[in-house]
Amino acid sequence: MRAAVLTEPHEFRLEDRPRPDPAVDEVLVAIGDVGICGSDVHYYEHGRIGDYVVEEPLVLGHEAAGEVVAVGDDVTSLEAGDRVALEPGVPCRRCAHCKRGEYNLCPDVTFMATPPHDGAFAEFVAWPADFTYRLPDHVSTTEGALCEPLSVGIHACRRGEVETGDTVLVAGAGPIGLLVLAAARAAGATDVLVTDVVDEKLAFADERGADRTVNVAEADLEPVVTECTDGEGVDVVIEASGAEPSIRSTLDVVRRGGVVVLVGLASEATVPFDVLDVVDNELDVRGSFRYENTYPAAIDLLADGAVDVGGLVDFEMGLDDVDDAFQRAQEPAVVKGMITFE
Ligand SMILES: NC(=O)c1ccc[n+]([C@@H]2O[C@H](COP(=O)([O-])OP(=O)(O)OC[C@H]3O[C@@H](n4cnc5c(N)ncnc54)[C@H](O)[C@@H]3O)[C@@H](O)[C@H]2O)c1
Ligand SMILES: C[C@@H](O)[C@H](N)C(=O)O
Repeated sequence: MRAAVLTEPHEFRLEDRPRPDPAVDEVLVAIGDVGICGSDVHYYEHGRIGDYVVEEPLVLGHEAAGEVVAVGDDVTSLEAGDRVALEPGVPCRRCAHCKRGEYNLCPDVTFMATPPHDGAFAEFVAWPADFTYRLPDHVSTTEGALCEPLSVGIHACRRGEVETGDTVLVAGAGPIGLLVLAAARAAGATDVLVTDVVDEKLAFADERGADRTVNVAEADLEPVVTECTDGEGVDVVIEASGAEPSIRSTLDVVRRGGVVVLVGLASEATVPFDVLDVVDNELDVRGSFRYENTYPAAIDLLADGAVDVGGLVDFEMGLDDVDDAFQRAQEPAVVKGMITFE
């Protein structure tokens, strides 16, 4: 089978590799669509993300869906021909975090396309059946692949305890911010404000149901929030840009007693935070890391039409054009690129 392997920064090699055999509890999936995530681009550009360093050739891609072509002897939940989405992180199932159900915090997780674990820019992947989810007939494998970033959005909203009637500010209108917007709407948020520094991204957020968009490179956010919330501040801020000024501004726009959820990864490890603001206003500042138990919800939201990911994908390219696809994925106005397999 063919696989696109990152051998060093900016260098993909198309390799012919043996097709994997599914273990007894695994399914073999012929990959149909794989999204290009910002983290894939980061590995491509820099060969590392923090402590995760690409030391051996690595297959990227973790937003994957396709069709089951074979099942291991013990698998009863899926069969050949099922179209499926693959949850890319498989935890150890034994540690205290796994036992508590917070398996996204498992220190021994095998996460696709995170060194040293290969990802899904390959024709076939063998994957545990219980982290592989059947797609209803009317949900495409493109949508199945987008269950991954949608899961990040769902988890962030769960962390923020977004409720019916809430006013939510989503900072950053990249794929994650846009899918936080969708998940917040599905959770019942009635007013969603979205910020970015790129007008095209904000126009897209507008089309996708944002009540108000603010280009924070051109306008002050605080007066807009004051106007929209009668001076109270928003109930929940979900920071999905990772930009330091945006992270800092979260405390200025959340209401007293509100929640700030940090999803974006700041390039600087430390960002000054006003502790008095947090204490005096009794703010909950929470991290949100990947997701747990979100794939069934993501698939249901897509199947019911409660979340529409149509239009999120700017381009689709084949494995042969993986280099071009990674160049294009870095254009500021591009939201999502997809590698597709015939
Ligand atoms: N916590 C997690 O589990 C998790 C999972 C996936 C991604 N992430 C992180 O979430 C962030 C968003 O991911 P993405 O793929 O959408 O990234 P992206 O780079 O595509 O989108 C970020 C958006 O933020 C905008 N932006 C830049 N400066 C801004 C500012 N000051 N205010 C508001 N918006 C600003 C950019 O124009 C862009 O549209 C990244 O930091 C990524 O690393 C975290
Ligand atoms: C969660 C996933 O989308 C993210 N890019 C990660 O590798 O953690």
